[in-house]
Amino acid sequence: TGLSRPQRILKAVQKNAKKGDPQSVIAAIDHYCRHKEWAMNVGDDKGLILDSVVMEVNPSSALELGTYCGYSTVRIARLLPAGSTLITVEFNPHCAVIARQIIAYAGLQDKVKLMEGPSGDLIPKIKEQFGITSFDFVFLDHWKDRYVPDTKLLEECGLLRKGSVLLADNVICPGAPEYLEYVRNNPRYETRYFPSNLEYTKVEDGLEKSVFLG
Ligand SMILES: Nc1ncnc2c1ncn2CCCCCNC(=O)c1cc(-c2ccc(F)cc2)cc(O)c1O
Ligand SMILES: [Mg+2]
Repeated sequence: TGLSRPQRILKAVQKNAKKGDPQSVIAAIDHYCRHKEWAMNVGDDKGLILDSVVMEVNPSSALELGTYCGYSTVRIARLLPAGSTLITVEFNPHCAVIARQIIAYAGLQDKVKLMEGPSGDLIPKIKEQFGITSFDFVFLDHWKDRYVPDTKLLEECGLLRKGSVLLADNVICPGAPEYLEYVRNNPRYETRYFPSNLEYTKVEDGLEKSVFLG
């Protein structure tokens, strides 16, 4: 039945991007997904907000929940200072295979560690496996009904510290109402909504940035 959508995205990168050039990988995916076929990357509009928050935090340790094809993984990793690590967690093995190739094509494999499996199982293993004490930055982009349980899990595992920044995709579309309720009514978070649009469309969506106060 031919190639999968992630495989078609990888092909577009291999055809149109320059090896070792993350910006050209980002541009190739955005062009393909805007003009050929939609895909659930954070995209170029919300991507600019993601970039600005990553640059503001300048994280030494970062976590991404929901890798998909690695588009936001490349966006984040390309901005990380030398010696920093981005851990990205992907549930779907086929997506993980494609994401590894796209991350490597961008030349960012030394900054990125991809873990395969459900976030709820893997988060408790991160400290021991990678010797990470806490995350400076977390990008939530996986199952929207996992945003709250995984945020609570990060708190319980001691993976958040005073000042850790959480940035959540899709809080409007498809929507993460319980998550918005959780961070907006929780004295332990300072939270702010960044309006934008659903990737490659005119549909309203946005990112919620929440600072953990410890
Ligand atoms: N480590 C882990 N643990 C648990 N689940 C895990 C996981 N790793 C992956 N997953 C499983 C996530 C599957 C993808 C999540 N993202 C989404 O579902 C998503 C959907 C849309 C969308 C919007 C409008 C539409 F009409 C249709 C779709 C847009 C987005 O930007 C999205 O991020
Ligand atoms: Mg998303």
